[in-house]
Amino acid sequence: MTIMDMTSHMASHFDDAIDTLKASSKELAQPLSDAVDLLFASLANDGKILACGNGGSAADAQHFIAELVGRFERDRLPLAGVALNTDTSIMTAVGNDYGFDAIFERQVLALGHAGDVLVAISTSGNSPNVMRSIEAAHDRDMSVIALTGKGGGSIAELLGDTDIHLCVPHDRTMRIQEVHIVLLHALCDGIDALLLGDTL
Ligand SMILES: O=C(CO)[C@@H](O)[C@H](O)[C@H](O)[C@H](O)COP(=O)(O)O
Ligand SMILES: [Zn+2]
Repeated sequence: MTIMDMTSHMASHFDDAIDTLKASSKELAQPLSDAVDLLFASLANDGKILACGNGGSAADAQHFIAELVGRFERDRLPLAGVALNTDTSIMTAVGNDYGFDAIFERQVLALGHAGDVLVAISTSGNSPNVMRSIEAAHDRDMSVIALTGKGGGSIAELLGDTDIHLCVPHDRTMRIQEVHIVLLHALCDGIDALLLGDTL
């Protein structure tokens, strides 16, 4: 590839990311608004938010929870949340004793109560440990907000009427992850708007 080819190749990433954000905005603004209401109702009723994912989505899950427990853009009370992909002792113990597919399920069963919300992140919708976390959340009478892409994969089949599916209309993991971080920041902003008012 020549330097000029590389430059236009790099530019195409911006174009594709912009197109994906625009398509996502059309499809996801309404379910995203519903997701803000679901999260706010849970937090306002002493519920908590659990979040999980693998790889880049693990980073997204802990980024999101850090903004709940810490803060987003404005000072406010700390909000209850736990990222299930951060405790290496739990993940290695459960992974070693029960298998990698159980690492999130076991924590949802340990921590989850009716009224809590699970934010489950998988770009393919097919990661077995994330799928099993959703089944565990349902066992605990929790609602699920699933962030996926690629049509939603097997996770789309697992979701019920009280769950919310935010499926990015793209097939490449990186593009889907880029929109996921916009979705998670928008959720933080929506929660803060309900708590503090919508003027910065
Ligand atoms: O960040 C990336 C790719 O951009 C990778 O680390 C990626 O998250 C990993 O391959 C994950 O295991 C993919 O899992 P999933 O999104 O399909 O559930
Ligand atoms: Zn990545």
